[in-house]
Amino acid sequence: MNQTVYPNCHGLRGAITVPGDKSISHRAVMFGAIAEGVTTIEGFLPSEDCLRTVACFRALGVEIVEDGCHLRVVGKGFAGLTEPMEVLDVGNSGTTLRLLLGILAGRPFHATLVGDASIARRPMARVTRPLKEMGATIDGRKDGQYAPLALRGRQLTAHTYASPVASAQVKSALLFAGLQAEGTTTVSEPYVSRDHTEQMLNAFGVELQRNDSHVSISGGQALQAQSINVPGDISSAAFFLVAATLVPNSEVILNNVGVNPTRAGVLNVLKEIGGEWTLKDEQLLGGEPRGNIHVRHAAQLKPFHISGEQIPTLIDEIPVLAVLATQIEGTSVICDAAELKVKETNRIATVISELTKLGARIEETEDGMIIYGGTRLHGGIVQSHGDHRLAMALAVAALIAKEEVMIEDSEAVDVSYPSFFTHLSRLSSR
Ligand SMILES: O=C(O)C1=C[C@@H](OP(=O)(O)O)[C@@H](O)[C@H](O)C1
Ligand SMILES: C=C(OP(=O)(O)O)C(=O)O
Repeated sequence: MNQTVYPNCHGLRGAITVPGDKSISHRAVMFGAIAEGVTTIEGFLPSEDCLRTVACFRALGVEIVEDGCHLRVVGKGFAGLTEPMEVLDVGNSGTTLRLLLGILAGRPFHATLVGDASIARRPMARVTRPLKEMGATIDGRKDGQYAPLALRGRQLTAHTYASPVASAQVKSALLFAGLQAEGTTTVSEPYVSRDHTEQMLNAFGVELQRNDSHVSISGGQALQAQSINVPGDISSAAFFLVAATLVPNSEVILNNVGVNPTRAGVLNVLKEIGGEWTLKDEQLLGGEPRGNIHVRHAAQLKPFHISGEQIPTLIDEIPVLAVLATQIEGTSVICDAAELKVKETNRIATVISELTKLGARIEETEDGMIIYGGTRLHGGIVQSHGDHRLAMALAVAALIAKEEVMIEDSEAVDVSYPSFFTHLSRLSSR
């Protein structure tokens, strides 16, 4: 499917509630499945990725009643999971695959995990290697580094693992495995990645120790079913935060957006460069802060330089931050972001190739990009490459371009934000 997005010259205006947080929605289903009792989930994100997680857990014998954004998961503990009769297909979802590996590593049965062409290119050794060291048997393409993967779980032994990458997916997989292991498992990472798993472990009654970028968990703890209220996804809100900041005369309210500090780096960047947003009606539920973000057009923006510990807090927002940088006078720099190369696409390469088609001036570096700003973008035909974040970033670029932009394979947005184009046209209508 192709979607044409027209330049917006009158401003984005109105209020929307962005859909539920993708990271928290996946975890809510997983935690519900391994807890004892009935977990209810409000604000679940019914997007392609999260529905893959639901389908995988149903294939593992878990009863899940789904009614749009409201879910009921009947958990019977880790022991309630049963050997799947079918292949577990995670589609496009890296979170589903990596976290499932951690859960299944300790189960005494066989499972085969597959995904789409993008998943088959994403590195899995970062999870499979430490899980094998804990006792699981995992094999797959290229010596077990890539999906499809075949796994046989075992009684695991605890591990102390220093992850070379700051990745919530690696950390979460090892915490799920650690919960099933004998002894205490510790995971550390170079910088703190999103901590939704740690927050949810606390909410489900599990004790863990956290110290800077180290997390330790003792095996054998049981989880008690909970009621989970999923906040809106800051990664989805980011497209409208940037769009409203850039398009003159914009004033937008984004209701109930999750603002967990390990995740909301985009808000800090916007504040530092002169963006105009405020957070109202802040609330803390299940360890996850959320609030209504009021954002409006900002005329004077300064270029930015993002690196190091900031990167994990805004990793999925970099495509839209690159669009933002094309409009700021001066040079913006993104570094220490080599992880972008192993997302749904190589997001350094695809962001540069597609924005260049609209006239942007961006230079690729080893671990990021240098964006020469102050460019008036022009119209054109661009490709999502099947990457949801890229499709939505390109739609934001179209709003500030001189002519219309046609986005090819725009249905990629269904992975995380199926109502994206509906929300865009609602905010764009006068
Ligand atoms: O744990 C999660 O829910 C996620 C972690 C991040 O990936 P990494 O763990 O690979 O950094 C992020 O890019 C992804 O969209 C979701
Ligand atoms: C990288 C992403 O997700 P995942 O790793 O779950 O595919 C994303 O949503 O941008």
